[in-house]
Amino acid sequence: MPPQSYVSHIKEIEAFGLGQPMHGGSRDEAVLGSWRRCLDHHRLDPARTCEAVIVPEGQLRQHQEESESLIRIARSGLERLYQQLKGLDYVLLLADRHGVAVDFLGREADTGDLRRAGLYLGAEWREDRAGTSAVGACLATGDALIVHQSDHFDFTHTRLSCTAAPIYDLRGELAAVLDLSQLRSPEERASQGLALNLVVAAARRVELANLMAQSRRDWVLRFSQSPDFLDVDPDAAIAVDAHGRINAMTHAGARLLAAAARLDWRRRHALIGQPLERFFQFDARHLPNLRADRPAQQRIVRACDGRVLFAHAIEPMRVRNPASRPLTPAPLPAALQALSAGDPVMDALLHKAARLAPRNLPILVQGETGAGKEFLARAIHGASGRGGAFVAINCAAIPESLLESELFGYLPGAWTGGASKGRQGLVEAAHRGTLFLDEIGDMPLALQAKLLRVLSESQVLPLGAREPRTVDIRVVSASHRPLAELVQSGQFRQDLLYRLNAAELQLPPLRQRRDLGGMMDRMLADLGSQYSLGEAARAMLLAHPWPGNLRELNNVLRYAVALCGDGPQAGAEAWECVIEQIHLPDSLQAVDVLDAGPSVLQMGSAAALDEAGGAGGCFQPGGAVELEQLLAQCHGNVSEVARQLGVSRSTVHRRIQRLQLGVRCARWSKRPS
Ligand SMILES: Nc1ncnc2c1ncn2[C@@H]1O[C@H](COP(=O)(O)OP(=O)(O)OP(=O)(O)O)[C@@H](O)[C@H]1O
Repeated sequence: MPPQSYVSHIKEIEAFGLGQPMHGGSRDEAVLGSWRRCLDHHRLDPARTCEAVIVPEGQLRQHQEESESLIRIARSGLERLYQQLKGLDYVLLLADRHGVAVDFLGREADTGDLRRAGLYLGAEWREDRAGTSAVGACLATGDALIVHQSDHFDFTHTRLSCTAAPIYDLRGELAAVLDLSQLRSPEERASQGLALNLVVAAARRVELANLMAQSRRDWVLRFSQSPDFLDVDPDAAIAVDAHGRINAMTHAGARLLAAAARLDWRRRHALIGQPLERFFQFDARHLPNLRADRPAQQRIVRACDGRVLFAHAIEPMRVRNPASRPLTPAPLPAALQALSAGDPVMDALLHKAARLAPRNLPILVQGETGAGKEFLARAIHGASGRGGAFVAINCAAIPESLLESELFGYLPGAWTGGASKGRQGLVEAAHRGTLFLDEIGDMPLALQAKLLRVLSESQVLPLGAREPRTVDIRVVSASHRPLAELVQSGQFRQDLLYRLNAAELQLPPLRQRRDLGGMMDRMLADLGSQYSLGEAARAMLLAHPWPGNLRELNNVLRYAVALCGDGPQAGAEAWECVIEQIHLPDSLQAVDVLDAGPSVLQMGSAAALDEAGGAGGCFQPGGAVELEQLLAQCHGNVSEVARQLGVSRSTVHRRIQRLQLGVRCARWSKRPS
């Protein structure tokens, strides 16, 4: 496409925005998609141009700290690629998931030009800030693309040619973007086709190197469509833990798994933690057969969608002597260790939290209500080594009119209704400690702007004060609502989100945790060592979906303990109390163990079956009619019904309650016997 003047560039974008037919050659769909987002979503004006933004030094350091291990791993791949392209005047940028360039390789002689053009360390290429660019659009879609010259939305950047590919982390989240750009490039867009292939291949190798470095204790399974490239340059890789479950994957690995199980690769939670057999007609016990000591042609696996691949299994490294000990992850600080009873997703999250804890990076914890966000924030504070206090504030619980004074404090007489001596705000109270902002998504927009200023400048201005006070705080925030969606709907400031989530920790809901049983035991032990769970009660708890997560579990256990026993009799030395189904709240009785599927039945819980109504079939789930008839026959005599069914009275009562037969039951019982 020939170079465009400022006017024709604006006209073309405006015409596109109005849905008019495009003239002068076709634009790539990915570019048009980005233009559409810039116009409709980010509300950018193509007529307003803006020089490239380079973030201040301190902010850049924060971004680099966050991506430290990725930069280290990507470096050698970047250098190799840069060498391959030497003489072609390409610049290589590694941008983090916020669109900030955290690593850069380019000709020193061009530094001035490159900095002005934004092809430099610290350049910020997010779509909402800089319009269509390769980095910004790649972050928005997760796909590789070329943004060539006038493909850029902002006319300022239309002399650049940029090509970018995404780098995903081991759990399938977009972690960074690798960008290959030229200040001066041929007019033809097709000239960048090679750059696209190179950058995609380099991103794939970075992901692979990352997986190899971080999965040393797992089996690593690498795949290729060709036996010749299998051992030297595989297409995809996954890591499999000792139980044969998927623990990590490269992006190509995620796509391979998703295709095999006919899932959307974006549903990464449906991939991690799943058994290998879900995706391949292959038993994890046979992984040793795929080691490199056999010819590549013989190492064949068949995916569940019928695809045949060559595979190379690399066995976990063993700690043979004390010198190789660093391979074992450092033990978790006690505060964090208490939060998991062996769930692999939780364990990975806690190891990440342990590494982040001592750094002064803002952390955003996301998760369903009651999933333990505040518990995690407290544990991070406990492991941070920060001497100040942990100060928590629930932004949703405090009226909007009071939130500002609560957070920032006020001087005497600053507002009517305030304490006469004034009051220190929570931000200051968290000086040298941790400020936990719970339900941050509910913070009013006006206050978001003020909080942003506090975080950017590390200074707080109490109401009525003239001089700001310097504070050293670590912010951990939490929300059960996805903040990215609140940004999209204009309820949350994007710049604040970027400030708050230098690192994001996503807590899994309890129903997805594999340590539910262990957590139940731990929480029960905290309530008293004398309590234990009977088999039927345990089966019922395991079958419950726990919409209220750990909070609900805690409440249920407290309730059960309260109902279970009144404590030791006088003179008794030790006593034990087994929690049975009868001690569980009625709301839980709605979970039918027979309905709960094989996971509970496999536990061999005969007692659970009996409690649910007997396995003999006379008291089937959903048997309202039969129960009603029997109750009518027995004139509402529950003991008689229970005797005839061979189950306990409480089971019948629960079933009456569940099937809402109570009113009719009362009527039958009035009949003369
Ligand atoms: N690791 C844990 N061990 C024991 N109990 C826990 C744990 N995590 C959470 N709980 C229980 O769940 C309750 C809720 O935890 P927390 O307040 O951390 O959840 P949350 O995700 O912040 O909830 P919300 O979204 O409602 O603010 C706690 O009061 C505690 O009873």
